[in-house]
Amino acid sequence: MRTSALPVPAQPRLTAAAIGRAATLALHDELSLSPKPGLVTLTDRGSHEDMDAHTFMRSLFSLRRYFAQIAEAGFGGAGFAVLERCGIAAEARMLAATGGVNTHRGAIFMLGLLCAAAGATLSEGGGALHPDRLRDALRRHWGDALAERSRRPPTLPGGIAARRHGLRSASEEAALAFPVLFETALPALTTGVARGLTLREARVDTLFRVMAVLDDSNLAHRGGLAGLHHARNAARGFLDRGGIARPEGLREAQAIADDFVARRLSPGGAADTLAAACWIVRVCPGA
Ligand SMILES: CC(C)(COP(=O)(O)OP(=O)(O)OC[C@H]1O[C@@H](n2cnc3c(N)ncnc32)[C@H](O[C@H]2O[C@H](COP(=O)(O)OP(=O)(O)OP(=O)(O)O)[C@@H](O)[C@H]2O)[C@@H]1O)[C@@H](O)C(=O)NCCC(=O)NCCS
Ligand SMILES: Nc1ncnc2[nH]cnc12
Repeated sequence: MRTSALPVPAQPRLTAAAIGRAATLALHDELSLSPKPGLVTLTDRGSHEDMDAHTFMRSLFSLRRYFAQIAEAGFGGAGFAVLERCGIAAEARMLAATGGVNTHRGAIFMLGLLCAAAGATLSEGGGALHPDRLRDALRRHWGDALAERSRRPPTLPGGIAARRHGLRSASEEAALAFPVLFETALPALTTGVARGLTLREARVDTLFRVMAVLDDSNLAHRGGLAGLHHARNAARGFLDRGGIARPEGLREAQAIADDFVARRLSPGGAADTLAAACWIVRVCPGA
């Protein structure tokens, strides 16, 4: 599917290509952030033996057209089946680029849906993108299909772990129009910057705020409920003590990262949710 400039009267700049570019940049915002407990950064493979920054960059490159394509599909009023085929094809390209390692499966799903919602919103006119309009578009266009999708028996490690432990999986989170993204991550990021944190500080605090509340199926897959609760408690304690913006903040965040590596914990779902919040800030002027 060729991406082209969308006829967007209200925001001439915002095209499917621009929406897609913002998604790629947001995934790099997440990858390049440090410290990030258990997660891969540009200099640290975290709790992962099978992937590092190069793996993620190869994965990012393999997705360079996907996000614009799915935004175009959303603009064209595509049904969920079309989006799903687009996502599954992207997953195959990701796995080919990473040698079979799952780097961005969750991001392909979550950011893919958000880019499709952005395309659908722009097709309806009405001026600049806004987080509320994105969430509304997700519900109106694909809410029923996502609810049905979330009831399918899980086949992936995360979804299986989520089902086993009674957690809200990624597809269940999507069926609810990403409550943790819109109600926790995005407000944390925007208020962090508004109160004078640097972008890095605001992103680190946002990651911890998401870790404190998200049913991250990667944590449950790797460490069971005990692992998920340990990660949540560590995040809550860090934030209760003032988060990153204090003299010992960076050192404490690094100590938590070392603890997660020792326990092989990796909050991949929180990483994707952070990336999605970075993407919303990039495409929604008034976010
Ligand atoms: C719809 C799918 C996401 C699968 O459905 P399911 O509900 O089973 O999803 P989960 O398994 O729960 O989560 C899938 C990935 O989503 C991220 N994630 C986890 N929890 C959440 C959450 N609560 N909210 C949002 N997102 C969440 C997470 O992805 C990231 O972590 C992965 C890397 O970590 P790692 O520990 O290495 O993972 P593994 O390799 O599995 O472990 P090891 O082998 O290393 O030990 C990486 O994927 C990150 O992105 C979850 O992994 C979806 O898969 C699907 O069906 N896709 C096809 C359709 C599609 O894409 N459509 C697009 C538009 S509709
Ligand atoms: N930086 C990262 N490290 C590990 N898993 C991830 N999933 C998404 N981003 C990730």
